[in-house]
Amino acid sequence: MVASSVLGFPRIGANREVKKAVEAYWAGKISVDDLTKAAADVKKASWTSIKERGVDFIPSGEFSLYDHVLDHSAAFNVIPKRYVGHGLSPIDVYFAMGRGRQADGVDVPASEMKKWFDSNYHFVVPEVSEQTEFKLNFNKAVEEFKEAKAVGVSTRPVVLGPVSFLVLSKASKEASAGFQPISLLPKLLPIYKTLLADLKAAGAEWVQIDEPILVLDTASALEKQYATAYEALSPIAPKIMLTTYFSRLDSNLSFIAKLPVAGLHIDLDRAPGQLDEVLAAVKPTSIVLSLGLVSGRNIWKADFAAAIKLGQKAIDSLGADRVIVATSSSLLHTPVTLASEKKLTAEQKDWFSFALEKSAEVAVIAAALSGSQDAAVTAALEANKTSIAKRREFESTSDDTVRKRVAAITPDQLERKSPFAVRKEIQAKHLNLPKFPTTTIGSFPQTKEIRQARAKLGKGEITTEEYDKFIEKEIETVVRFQEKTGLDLLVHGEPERNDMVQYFGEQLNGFVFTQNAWVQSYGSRYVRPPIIVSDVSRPGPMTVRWSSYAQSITKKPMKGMLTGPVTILNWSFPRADVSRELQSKQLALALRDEVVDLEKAGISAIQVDEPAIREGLPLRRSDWDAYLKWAVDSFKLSTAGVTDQLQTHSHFCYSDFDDIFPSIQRLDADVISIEASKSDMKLLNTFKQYGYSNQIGPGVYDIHSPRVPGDQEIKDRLAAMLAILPDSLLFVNPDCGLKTRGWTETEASLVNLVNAAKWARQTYA
Ligand code: MET
Ligand SMILES: [Zn+2]
Repeated sequence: MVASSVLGFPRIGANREVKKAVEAYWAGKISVDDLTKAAADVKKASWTSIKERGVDFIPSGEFSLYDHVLDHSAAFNVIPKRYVGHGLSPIDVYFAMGRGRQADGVDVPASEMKKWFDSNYHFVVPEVSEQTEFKLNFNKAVEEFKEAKAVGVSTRPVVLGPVSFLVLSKASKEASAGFQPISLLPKLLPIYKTLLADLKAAGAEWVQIDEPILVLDTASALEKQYATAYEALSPIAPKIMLTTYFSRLDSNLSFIAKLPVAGLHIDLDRAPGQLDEVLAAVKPTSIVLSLGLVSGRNIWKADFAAAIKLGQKAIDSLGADRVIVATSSSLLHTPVTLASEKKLTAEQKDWFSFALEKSAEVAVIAAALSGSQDAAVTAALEANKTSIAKRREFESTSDDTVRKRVAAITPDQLERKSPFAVRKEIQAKHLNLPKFPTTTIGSFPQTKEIRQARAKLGKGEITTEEYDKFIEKEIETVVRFQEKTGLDLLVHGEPERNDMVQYFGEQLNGFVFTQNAWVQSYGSRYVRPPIIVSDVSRPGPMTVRWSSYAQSITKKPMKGMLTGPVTILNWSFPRADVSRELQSKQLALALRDEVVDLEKAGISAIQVDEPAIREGLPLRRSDWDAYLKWAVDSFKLSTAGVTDQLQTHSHFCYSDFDDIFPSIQRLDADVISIEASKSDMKLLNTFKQYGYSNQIGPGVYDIHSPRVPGDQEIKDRLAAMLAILPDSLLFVNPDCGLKTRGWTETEASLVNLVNAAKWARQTYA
């Protein structure tokens, strides 16, 4: 018998119950007990519905009110000092670590968050040092195992493994120089021993231990640590399903296969090519192999025939009892259920599977592989065959014009007419900007009024004409404000955009949108990524009307504002039938036309934002070059269709450029703006070291907080920047868009920013 398994489930609840309860708790509207109850209801619903779909291994313990890594930190007593001693309850300490706390005289910032591997989920980074005293404050794995049992569901608890936990941690401020979190492994293992022994005593037969670090190149240096950890844990733990996801094991496989574990899970959605190697490595052992056949990262229906083929191969090698059919990763990265989508057409719905539908998929594939003759299974196999065939048929009606256009891309289309040095002169004359030009990253405060107007338009309470008038008035306010404040290169403020990706997706062919397909980004923040379903093209201009309106009411130059091809792709659910490269190039061509149209309409600077280019980096270094090649080419394709006098800008919300620097240089944007306010000035040395030669605006203040940067503070930053960067290259700007800010702090901050630029012009004349 082939068993089936789900590795983890979305936490939000089918109707966003958990998000609402968490936010209500923060607002002081409900008690801890109410919150616990809301969470318990959602967990119970998840467990029972996964069970009803016939899944054998059902996850528990991976649920979280904020973040599962934070749950481990709280449980292991990895609580930075700044959160202790304020008299907060444990749950409030927990939330303070996640999101900071500013109330009743307590003022502590949030812990650092980082992207969870190559996903758009963020985890809260644990902080450890030599002084860290691990202690098991509570055993969430046991508690939730019992909680599930009490509602009639027997689960396989999920725990983040000790090596991954430490590798994902950072050295706290108290740590001495050179301290490596992984050195704490001997101190941490006793905690895991207790945790796992308790789990076994509670009756858990298996435990899923996630060690996602095993798919990284860096894991090859951790062979010893892995051996130590699992030799210590396996004798006392339930049977261990060592779980990896998001990439392939590669050379790490040789030591992984020797670990004393009962099972190994591999991701065959991301890395189907590793199956043969893994089979060969585990065959001589008694390891049960869990095959991640149903994608935990995308929303397309699994192709049962293809999955069964891989499954059969594993069975032929290991026997059915040593094979499990599973989701490729936790389903945390997918929405809860298709049943909530009322606006998708029947045809579209037939293409997709969300978490609940995926749970049914693993069960059916496992049943089919077990040779089930059950009528329901046969029917499900037939239905899947039809759906997959229909989707293929739809794909074949792809847009020939777009495909041909991509195939005909020539290298010269990627290059500007003249090199930067020549363009810079021409642009200087044309734009006539002062030294140290001031500008912003695009968006201005998205006020309640703006959101209300959009909602009213959606409900038909106001007409398009009324809405458009409203947006024009907003733009005018933003333009007049910038003129009054003395900014040099203006923006229109992006009031018309609901979201920087959705706004473009809605105007392009090839996208569909959901009503309820929320995916966790961090804490209680969820996003609803658009889905790319077919070839992408642009039926008409998307932003020209707003940018040219903005330009028409001012003499100062107006910067056009677009989201880049790689960012649109990375923040959407991509198609699975064609490569990401093709999708990115199609998006690039659509944006190229927009850029050309903006120039024709009299816009003389255009910013194409690529904040997601870095997070799209593959997990394995050997895959980087191929990705960076098409990602950079896509950006260039979208921006290079203009004359020399058009100044192109690009924006990145991070500061980690060390390892992708040559690619940033190769973008050949005339100006880039980057996050630099939080990360001291170290990063600028990278730019100096590589000899970055185009213009650059390192953010002079952090827009993620309402705090107003002082005048002197900005001057000091500029001085520090000018100690490193040539003064002819420096732009002065905040470190990201202002859409999440209020007007009061925006106004005060930008006044100080303009003052500081004026000071710099005098000082560095
Ligand atoms: C996440 S990057 C945001 C860039 C965009 N132009 C804005 O200002 O909002
Ligand atoms: Zn940004």
